[in-house]
Amino acid sequence: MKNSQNITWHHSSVSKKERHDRNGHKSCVLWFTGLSGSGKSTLANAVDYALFHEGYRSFVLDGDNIRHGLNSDLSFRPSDRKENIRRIGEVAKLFVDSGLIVSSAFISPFREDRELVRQMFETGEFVEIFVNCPIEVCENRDPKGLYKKARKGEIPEFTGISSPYEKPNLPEIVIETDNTSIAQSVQIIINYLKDKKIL
Ligand SMILES: Nc1ncnc2c1ncn2[C@@H]1O[C@H](COP(=O)(O)OS(=O)(=O)O)[C@@H](OP(=O)(O)O)[C@H]1O
Ligand SMILES: Nc1ncnc2c1ncn2[C@@H]1O[C@H](COP(=O)(O)OP(=O)(O)O)[C@@H](O)[C@H]1O
Repeated sequence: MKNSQNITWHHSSVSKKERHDRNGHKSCVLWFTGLSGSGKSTLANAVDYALFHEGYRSFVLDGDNIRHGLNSDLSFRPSDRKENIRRIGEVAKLFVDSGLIVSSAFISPFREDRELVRQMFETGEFVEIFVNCPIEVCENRDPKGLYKKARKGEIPEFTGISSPYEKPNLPEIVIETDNTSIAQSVQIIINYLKDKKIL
């Protein structure tokens, strides 16, 4: 029996639209996906910084941080990565329902798992951003020394080396971080949000 069988959904007395009106902008999740070292955290934080300082309500959910707390029970085997992304999707949805612009930075290597998260949201709320960077460049950056360890066989199932990364088929935004500056990337994303009338 599923746990949800005896549980009743409580509707919020304040609507999302009322929260948007109070904030002066809509909410959404900016779902950054890409290899380790591609620039997800850097861009998620840079966009959050820009939004915050322009007076918008925003927040960052970051892979390493969530895996220290909420998802500290999960490994990097495919079934655990799936559960990792499912839980983060649910958390992101709560933040979006609360009226925030959420920047999430998780490898989220499997297309199917990202699509399941997309389906949790209303049309237009899930903005998939493919942080596209050749693995050679990521490996050269190696900001945490993980590729070096993975090449030595010290990290099993490392994305891009011994575990797959499935590129998005139709992401809303693609950023090539090997030839786009951080400032340019932030501008591309802010322009998208303005174009879609989220801001
Ligand atoms: N095996 C393996 N493969 C990939 N990454 C690994 C692994 N082990 C540890 N790390 C570190 O964990 C970060 C990725 O966590 P995520 O929650 O984003 O991964 S996933 O979406 O569940 O695939 C990832 O962070 P980023 O480098 O910021 O992507 C790594 O620092
Ligand atoms: N154009 C760029 N966009 C994003 N990151 C860049 C760029 N150029 C260099 N970098 C560097 O690449 C690294 C990316 O690391 P990080 O943001 O932690 O990636 P991820 O979260 O995808 O693992 C950082 O050290 C960042 O300064």
